[in-house]
Amino acid sequence: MQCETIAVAGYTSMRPCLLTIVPPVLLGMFVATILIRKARMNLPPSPPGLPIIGHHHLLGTRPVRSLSDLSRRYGSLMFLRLGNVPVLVASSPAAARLISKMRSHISCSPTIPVVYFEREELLSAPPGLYFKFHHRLRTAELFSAKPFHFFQPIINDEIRSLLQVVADNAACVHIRKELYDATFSIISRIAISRRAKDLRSPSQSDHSSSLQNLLIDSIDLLRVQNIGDYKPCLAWMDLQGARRAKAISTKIKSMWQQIIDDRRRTRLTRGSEIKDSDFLDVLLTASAQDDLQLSDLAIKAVLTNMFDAGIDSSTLTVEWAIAELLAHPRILQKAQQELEEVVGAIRLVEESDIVRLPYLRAIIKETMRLHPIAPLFMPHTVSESCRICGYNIPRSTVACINVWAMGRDSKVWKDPLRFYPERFLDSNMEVRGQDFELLPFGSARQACPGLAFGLNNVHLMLSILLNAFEWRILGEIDLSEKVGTLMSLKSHLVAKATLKIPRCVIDGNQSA
Ligand code: HEM
Repeated sequence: MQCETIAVAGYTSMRPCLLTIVPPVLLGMFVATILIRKARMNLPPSPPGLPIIGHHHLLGTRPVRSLSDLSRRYGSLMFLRLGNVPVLVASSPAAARLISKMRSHISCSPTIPVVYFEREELLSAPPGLYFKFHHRLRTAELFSAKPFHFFQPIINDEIRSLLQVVADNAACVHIRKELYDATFSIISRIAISRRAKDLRSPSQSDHSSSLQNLLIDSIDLLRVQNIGDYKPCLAWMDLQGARRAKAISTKIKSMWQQIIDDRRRTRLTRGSEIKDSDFLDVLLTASAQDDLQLSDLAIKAVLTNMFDAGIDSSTLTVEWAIAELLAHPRILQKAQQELEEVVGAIRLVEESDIVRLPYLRAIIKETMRLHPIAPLFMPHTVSESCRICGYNIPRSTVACINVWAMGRDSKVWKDPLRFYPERFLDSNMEVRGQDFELLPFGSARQACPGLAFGLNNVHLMLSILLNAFEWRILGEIDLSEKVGTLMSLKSHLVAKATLKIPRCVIDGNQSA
């Protein structure tokens, strides 16, 4: 009994001692194991993470800004773990160059698939062919910069309609909505030779009456960041709406199939001397070429991608530019003065005028520097392990380039937060992917295939709107950002427009 008591007493006196020693020892062993593993793995620098969630908690509600702050402490090439997913973030021109080089040399696939297409459906071709296809797109007659006049009548026509809508609703213009409708129409006519209003007209068959709505829904889904991508264990919660995306995907695929089948029939009747007249024609010609062998599924994915990637990007860029101009009346006035001198009030701006509008081009560059619509680009997953700058990059790492941070880096830009287009007037810096300080379209082989078209569009839309109207903000100007996969103004811009050229000019009836 006594013995028992001593034993119990002994145990009791040992317990606090063990309780204080064991957890720190275990924690120390855990940290040491991680550090040793990390040292062996030789990964780029990274902040301390937590078990299971990794660095997810460090991202907060504004991930792009948090990544930018972290990179100031841990370097411009930084390694993170978001849940199970290894992520490499570049935040300086030099680091961006390294990642671009890596993306060009080893196969990478977009991390965010066109939401409703499985990744393997995106292009059912091996990565080499994916690059080949992109190269073909960029050099295709329809997409290269040179024969751009091919599309110009369509673009002019739709921009004229945009001006008429603005003039008719001048007291209160919902800028994003009007730009969005115009861009949708342009892309839809270029892609499949149909107007947006034909895609939703009740007189059309059911499939075309809702294709526009489905594409709009699909773009909405792209705007949301999907937590399931980074924490697969939470994917079941379906926070992004993957189930809804799947349903939309099925409908979109069947609608595209009808459009593709119709076109194949028309092409047969057109005979062997077919000249590609729109983007679908380019894709169908490519699908018939032995070296590409695009499946129908790939054609559908590429068409959807074109709508998703092309519409928001141009719309949001022009909306940002107008918002900055309304916040900076001196710059707005200077841009309008340039337009008055080069174009005047008796005609609309034409594509050929853009080269003579250096200040307007500087405004677009400055907008893209401060407000890149894809602030982390399209993250790509590295398919094999590799080395960058002496660091090991494991297979399946998601590689991102934080262009938002690069545009605001005081080591790169003087007074980086100031909207100051003049900084580009005496500079040769371009946005086409050669200058890594300014990369709104990406670079190298994975850069935006719609670059020439998108750039032309944003220049033309902005210049025509500035030359045709005086603009005044309704309410307070709010330049806060809303970040998803794309970065937009948090509040849609609403402004009052006053026509400053004769109405007959925008109606296309100068003699009236
Ligand atoms: C101001 C306009 C635009 C901007 C700023 C822009 C920017 C971008 C960026 C940053 C990327 C990702 C590049 C990367 O990850 O390296 C991208 C991809 C893409 N863009 Fe654009 N873009 C614009 C207009 C357009 C237009 C008008 C189209 C088509 C009509 C288009 C089609 C695409 C496509 C299909 C991709 C995906 C490429 C892929 O799958 O890897 N873009 N764009």
